[in-house]
Amino acid sequence: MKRKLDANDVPSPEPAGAEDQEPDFEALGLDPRLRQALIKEKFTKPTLVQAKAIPLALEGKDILARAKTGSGKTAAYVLPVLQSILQQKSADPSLKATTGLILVPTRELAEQVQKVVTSFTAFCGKDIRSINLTQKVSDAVQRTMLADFPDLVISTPTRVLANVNNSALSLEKLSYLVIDEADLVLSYGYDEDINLLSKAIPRGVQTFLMSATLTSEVDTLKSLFCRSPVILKLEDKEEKGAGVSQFVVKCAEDEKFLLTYVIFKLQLVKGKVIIFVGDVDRCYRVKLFLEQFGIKSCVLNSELPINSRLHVVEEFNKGVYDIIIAADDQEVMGVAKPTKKSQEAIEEGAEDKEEIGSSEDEEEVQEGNSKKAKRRKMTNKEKDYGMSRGIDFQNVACVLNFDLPTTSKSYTHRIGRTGRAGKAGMALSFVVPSDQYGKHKPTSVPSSKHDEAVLAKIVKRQGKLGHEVRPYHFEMQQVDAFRYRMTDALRAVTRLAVQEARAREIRQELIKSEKLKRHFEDNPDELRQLRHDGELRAARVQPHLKHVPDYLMPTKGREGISNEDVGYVGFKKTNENRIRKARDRNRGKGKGKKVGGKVDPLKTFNRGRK
Ligand SMILES: Nc1ncnc2c1ncn2[C@@H]1O[C@H](COP(=O)(O)OP(=O)(O)OP(=O)(O)O)[C@@H](O)[C@H]1O
Repeated sequence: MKRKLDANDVPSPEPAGAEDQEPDFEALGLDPRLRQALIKEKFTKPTLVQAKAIPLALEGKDILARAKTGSGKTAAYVLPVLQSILQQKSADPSLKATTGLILVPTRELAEQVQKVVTSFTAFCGKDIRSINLTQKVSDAVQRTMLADFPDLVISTPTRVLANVNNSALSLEKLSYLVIDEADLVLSYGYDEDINLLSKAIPRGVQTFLMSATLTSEVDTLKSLFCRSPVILKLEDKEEKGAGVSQFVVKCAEDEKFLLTYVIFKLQLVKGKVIIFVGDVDRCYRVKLFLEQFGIKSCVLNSELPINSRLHVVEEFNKGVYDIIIAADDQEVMGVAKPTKKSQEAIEEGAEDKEEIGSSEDEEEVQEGNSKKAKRRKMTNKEKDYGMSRGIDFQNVACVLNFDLPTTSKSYTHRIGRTGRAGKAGMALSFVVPSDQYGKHKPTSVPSSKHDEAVLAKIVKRQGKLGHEVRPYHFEMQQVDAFRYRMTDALRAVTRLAVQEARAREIRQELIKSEKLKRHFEDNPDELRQLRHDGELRAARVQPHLKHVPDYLMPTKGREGISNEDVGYVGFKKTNENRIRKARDRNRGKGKGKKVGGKVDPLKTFNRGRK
């Protein structure tokens, strides 16, 4: 059975909101150089937020836009800013000043926005020069680059302020200010920097605040920077994209592993998958578990050096890996205490305070201190969170919430990693019922205790957005046939193996790290030591687990993929599954059912007990 690795497997309908009555890029009156870049990027029609925001922005209006994750907000502000800079340049070719500033909460996002700017300015020659201030270059180099008056600066608030304070950057001629992921900027603890920046930014600057959620933080930014902005609240319902089908599976902790194994080994999910887990150890536990079956994945978490994280996302987007395992809320939940080694790595890797993490601190379901948790601002340590916020993981067919997040807001952002730009996507979440919590080995992450309460909030929030979160029932009889293999594999993934894998990964990433290159050249013994450690196997490998014997396979053929089944592939039951046949004889067969009136995406797996 061949795994379908091609990201293009996920069909690409028109981008979200690309309706006939909406203008195309031509009608928006964009500069031909920008249009040429759009053609190169295969952007044929603007998404809804682009179609609404670009004309208003070109009229000079301040904009506060709320649009769902993956709806194309970046181009919605980058294009009008570039267009205006080009116009300014053609009116005054001698103009040398930084006129555009884009603020983002993390280095990852700064890098991502810089890439978008670079691609859109591919045909602008030297007419638009941009700089990403979060790049790791020496202060002297950065100063030199700024001395050349780049037209557009992309940065976190802290880096801009530092450069304004040391007079390397002048904001006097600023005309456009963008704050992307506006809801995050303040919750990342940039309050002071933002306040100081608001004094350095001249009055009358055209401002764009972009966010997937409108919060009190966005309101604060609005009053600081905007002059009666046009508020674009683009509800998900308005988006014409295929959207994300959302399913929830109630299961015990050990069944999470069992179902994950079944899903991947039998390729029930087709295309790229992000598995979200509750803490860093879980990343490695799940990775090692999948490795037992020869299933390759990569890991993304806050303790990896920033360059490694960017590299992992890049490789995932290029299709080098099909599965990424991401931990995004470990620090807020207070469950992952970094080891001494990993802490050292964090300190080595975390070059400046703003590079990582965020808090989805509202609606946290915590025992006893829910109110406190609600209003909690993050400490620097807690910023190791929200790894996935705003990151453009491309062509993700499925988000698997192996561990449910602690807030419905975090859930919204996680599932926003799939179904982007109008494509279809699927979110499958494991929920541990409270009576199952702590009953099965390995132990769940502590937050699972509150899964049901969080789920209730998720269902409510998604309901408000017009989305249904549907229950999904695997046929446990069928799945049970795989249980002993799961147990066998889990036995090899000991706590020690997990810790070793975690430490080993950091060691390897540190070796790769550009920053340490010179250090190792001067200290070759240290490098030898690290390399030697790196040869340790993280978990006992059991080659027999890599293959699923025929008698365990519930199918010989595959059913065709209907439009509704995009992102996942069902499989037929056959009479050749000896184990199931025997069980069926004893227990009697269930009848085929439909989920929520729709065809069951995982086909036969819902035919079991409820
Ligand atoms: N008009 C378009 N046509 C085709 N693809 C598009 C279009 N606009 C954006 N995209 C693609 O859609 C994806 C999501 O865009 P983008 O990252 O800007 O979304 P976003 O709304 O900022 O998401 P988030 O809130 O998660 O940051 C990107 O891969 C982008 O290249």
